[in-house]
Amino acid sequence: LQPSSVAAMSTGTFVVSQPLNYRGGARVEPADASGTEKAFEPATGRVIATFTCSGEKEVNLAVQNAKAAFKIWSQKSGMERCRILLEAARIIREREDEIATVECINNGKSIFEARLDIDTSWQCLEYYAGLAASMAGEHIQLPGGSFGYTRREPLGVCVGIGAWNYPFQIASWKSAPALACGNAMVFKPSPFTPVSALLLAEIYTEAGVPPGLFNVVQGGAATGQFLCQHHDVAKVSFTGSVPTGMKIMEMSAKGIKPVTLELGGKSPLIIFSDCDMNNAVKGALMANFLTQGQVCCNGTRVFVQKEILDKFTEEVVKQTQRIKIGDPLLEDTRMGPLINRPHLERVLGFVKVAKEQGAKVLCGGDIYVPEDPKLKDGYYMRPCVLTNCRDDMTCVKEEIFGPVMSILSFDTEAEVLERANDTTFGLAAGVFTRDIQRAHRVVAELQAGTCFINNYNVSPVELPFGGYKKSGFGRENGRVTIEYYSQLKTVCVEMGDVESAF
Ligand SMILES: NC(=O)c1ccc[n+]([C@@H]2O[C@H](COP(=O)([O-])OP(=O)(O)OC[C@H]3O[C@@H](n4cnc5c(N)ncnc54)[C@H](O)[C@@H]3O)[C@@H](O)[C@H]2O)c1
Ligand SMILES: NCCCC=O
Repeated sequence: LQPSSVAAMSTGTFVVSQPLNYRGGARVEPADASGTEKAFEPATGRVIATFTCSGEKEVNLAVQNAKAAFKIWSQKSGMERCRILLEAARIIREREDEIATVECINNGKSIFEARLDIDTSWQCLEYYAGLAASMAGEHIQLPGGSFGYTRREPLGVCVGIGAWNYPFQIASWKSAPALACGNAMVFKPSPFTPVSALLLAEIYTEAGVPPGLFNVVQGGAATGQFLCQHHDVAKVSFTGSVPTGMKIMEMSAKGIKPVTLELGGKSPLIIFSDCDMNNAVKGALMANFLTQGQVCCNGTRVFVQKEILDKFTEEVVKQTQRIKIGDPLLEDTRMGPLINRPHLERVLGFVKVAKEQGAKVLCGGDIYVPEDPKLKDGYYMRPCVLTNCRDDMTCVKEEIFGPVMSILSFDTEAEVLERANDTTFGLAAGVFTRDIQRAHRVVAELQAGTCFINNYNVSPVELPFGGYKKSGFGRENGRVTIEYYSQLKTVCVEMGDVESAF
């Protein structure tokens, strides 16, 4: 990996030869192995890295390094931590194109979108740098001049485990609040996207964090388990699927470790007939097709009020068919390949089942082969719009995690609310209407951790993000996340004599 030359790279050329573990402030080969993995360039199907998964010994070393760095970092003042995080944010901003290029190559999302992800990454570091300096406890007056106070203290070594859809953003959204609170972190990216977390690790080091404060271990479930079960790990923050989230919670429960779970979803997007049609159509595309539809909070159940169903559907299909699919590194591409071949086949399988269950495919839902011969082995599909959908269909009930929008019609507000909430997930929801009272009334009833009014899938880092129900708990971003990476100590101070009961 040659950072300076990455920005000038084209699809089909990038390979990683440097180690993909990071420990003690440097890239290292893992001390032991728990198997090997290959990372791909989804645009071409090429292998870009073959790497060793970290075994128990390597995980121990990473945690030990983090523990040592924690001793130094946790003693720094908020202002000192703030300065270093601001410097890291500045470097990310300066190297945005290079980081976005790596993200685009390893994940497949368009370069246009990858840059937006990197923006929300440095913004997150800036945001928590600002909060680091103002973290404080309370002073509480007690009778007789006695008093108490609270201290907000870090937890220790935190583990971050990430999904493959937002590799750099997830690593940033977990590490920024963790570090701001004075913790150290060991981060494990998804084995599908092992590359960009290393850039973040190098940037933290360059910005001045103590060596070992942010470490990266590589691997899948086995490596993740070593991390979650480690007795020196104080907290686990996980982003991924519901089934894995359940396992993470079980493992953490055995060590009474607090967990943050950012899990999957099947979110509703409700379009009322009084909406601004242009915005609603744009909102539906934003809710379904970013990152090839591989977005946890996507509003894939699009409920449209009957009066505007035909007009809305026609416009959504027209605009979906115009999405430029192809080489994700080209500036005008808006949809790249899916993450890998098995996932592409899984998504196509959902479309097949939808048809068998009576849905009508209005566009897409099939493999796309770009004209450029170097892309012929990539994992492309055309974005799909389904209609004639019913609430009991598989495509409406399950998280597809691909570019497949299901359109459903509804009559009344009460009816749509009941149907929108009829899911075990609760990550996000959206509503488009010009009636502002209805908008607030509806979001108050929606069982979802993040609700959008007249927009969808925007991610300001000032706002907390996270789920209800099986979509998880805990939050990322916003002021509240400080509470998930710190603990409160109460100090009770006696100013008089002890009144003993004995
Ligand atoms: N709510 C959010 O913020 C959010 C964001 C992105 C993705 N997601 C969800 O993530 C899912 C897609 O990501 P994925 O396929 O990478 O999820 P996944 O659950 O398969 O894997 C996520 C991570 O967990 C690790 N892992 C797997 N088994 C483990 C185990 N037993 N112990 C410890 N770690 C283990 C994986 O290696 C990976 O790093 C979707 O469901 C999506 O909705 C949620
Ligand atoms: N852009 C934030 C949402 C990540 C979910 O997959």
